[in-house]
Amino acid sequence: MAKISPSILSADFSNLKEEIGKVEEGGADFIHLDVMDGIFVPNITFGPPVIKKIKAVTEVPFDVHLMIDRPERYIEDFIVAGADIITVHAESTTHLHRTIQYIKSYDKKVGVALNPSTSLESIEYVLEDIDMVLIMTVNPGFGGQSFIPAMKRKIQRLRKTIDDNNLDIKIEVDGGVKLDNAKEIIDLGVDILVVGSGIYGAEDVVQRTKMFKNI
Ligand SMILES: O=C(CO)[C@H](O)[C@H](O)COP(=O)(O)O
Ligand SMILES: [Fe+2]
Repeated sequence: MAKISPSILSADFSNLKEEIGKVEEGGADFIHLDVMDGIFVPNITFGPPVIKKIKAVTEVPFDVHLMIDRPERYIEDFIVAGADIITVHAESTTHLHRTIQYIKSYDKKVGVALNPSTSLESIEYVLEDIDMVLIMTVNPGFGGQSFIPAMKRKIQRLRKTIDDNNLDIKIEVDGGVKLDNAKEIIDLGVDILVVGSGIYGAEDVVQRTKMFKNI
């Protein structure tokens, strides 16, 4: 069964404690935190101080998606704030291998994210070092966009590479995941679904989280 990582990007930022409580009640496996710096992506969200505050209101592990330029500058801050999994973009750091080892030196799980146009070959030589690959299925920066169909091929190819080489890597998919395409995406071999507007856009967020869990 796929795990669910609700993204608070589409939650009510004035009421994060209650918003996180709803997905926790619905059975969320992770809380997905979209950190944007206005440089790597054309939007700005929040950073370590906010993460530190909300860490205190939930037991659910934090899945931190860094959409920031040169993330190695802030890794320690995000770990101190409460990140359990840290995902950096392959496009955002010149020395990806070094950044991965740096995150691992803190004994944290590490993921690498790929923009839609970035090929899987760019992470070929770090696959044995990472815990997760995050396939962006929209261009990063905003919630509520549509799933890019060509990403299905990318997910399938990654699934095959992981299975053929007996790698211990989870596949996370992020962007445009809705109730009506979730099953098709899971069937491609995805382990973790990030869902933002598909959960927080619902009238009943608890119920909607449960519906995703039951797919
Ligand atoms: O990383 C992201 C955007 O850059 C978000 O996690 C993602 O877009 C989730 O939102 P939605 O489910 O509404 O597409
Ligand atoms: Fe994300």
